Amino acid sequence: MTQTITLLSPAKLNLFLHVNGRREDGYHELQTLFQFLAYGDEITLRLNQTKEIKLLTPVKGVKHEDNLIVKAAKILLPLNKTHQGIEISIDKRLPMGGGLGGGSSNAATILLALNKLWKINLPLPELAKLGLTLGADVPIFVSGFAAFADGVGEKLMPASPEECWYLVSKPEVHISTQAVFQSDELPRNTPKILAENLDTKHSQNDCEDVVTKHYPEVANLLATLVEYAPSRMTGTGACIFTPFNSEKEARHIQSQLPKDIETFVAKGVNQSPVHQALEKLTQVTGEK
Ligand SMILES: C[C@](O)(CO)[C@H](O)COP(=O)(O)OP(=O)(O)OC[C@H]1O[C@@H](n2ccc(N)nc2=O)[C@H](O)[C@@H]1O
Ligand SMILES: Nc1ncnc2c1ncn2[C@@H]1O[C@H](COP(=O)(O)OP(=O)(O)OP(=O)(O)O)[C@@H](O)[C@H]1O
Repeated sequence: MTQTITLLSPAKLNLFLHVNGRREDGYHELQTLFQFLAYGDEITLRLNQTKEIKLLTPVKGVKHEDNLIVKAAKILLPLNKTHQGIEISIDKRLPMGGGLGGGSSNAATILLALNKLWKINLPLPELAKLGLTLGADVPIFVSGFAAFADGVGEKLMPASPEECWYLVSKPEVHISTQAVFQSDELPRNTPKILAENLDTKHSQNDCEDVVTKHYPEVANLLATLVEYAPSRMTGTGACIFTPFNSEKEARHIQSQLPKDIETFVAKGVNQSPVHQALEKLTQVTGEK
């Protein structure tokens, strides 16, 4: 098996996010449409002979033992069928607390890669179940296809939203997912829709009003962006995505925005780049 692999750990967008209710354990029943972006963090994994998990590049503000990369690797360590440990490094590009699911994506990328490198070969649904213990967004990244999600985000039905280009903009605020879900002002009564009645035009992000009310930075940026194209918040914020038919249009609007706003342009994709890369690796090495 190849000793070193580098994978793109992608961002996700919630093309809509409906909050349908609150469960007894405090978690919320959601319906959402997930799509990936061909943009994310770059994670490099290198097998070594130490039997240990080493993270060579700490993530700013995250303690080693709290890092979802380390937590994901620790879950699979007891199942390791080789005598090899792993060295991991990450080039972090996704803003944290942006609603782009960067931490969950990193966890899923590690689960998928080590499942292969350590010859564990768990089926994806089992890997997704392990991932759910790390975060509600991990299963979508493990499954690897765009999906309409129900439950807390773990019941996934494949979907094929249009793969347009997105301008993603990050207001200068960090929003806690937990704080948004705990807010008394969050509406929690959007009726459930059936997967066959998916309609992104008549949908919304139920977290948007409470976030824009408390964070003028998000409200102002959203107001600017809707002048160009329909724009919406992803997850519990703070990032806002604006769809375009072409990269050129997205880059043109990007160039019009004030320079102090963090932005990137990326294509929406319905298959995760991690799965594509790992499949290619299997084809090249012939190993499963
Ligand atoms: C908002 C979304 O990003 C939409 O995709 C996800 O639902 C959140 O996924 P996540 O960041 O992986 O969330 P977790 O780390 O599992 O949960 C963070 C906190 O958000 C709240 N939470 C999360 C998901 C959910 N369905 N209901 C909740 O109430 C819980 O208080 C939890 O303590
Ligand atoms: N490898 C990691 N990368 C990023 N965040 C991590 C990582 N490991 C742990 N975390 C913690 O997870 C928190 C959420 O990070 P993440 O980037 O997933 O946020 P998010 O994009 O807002 O997610 P969501 O879509 O769930 O709202 C961070 O504030 C950080 O404390």
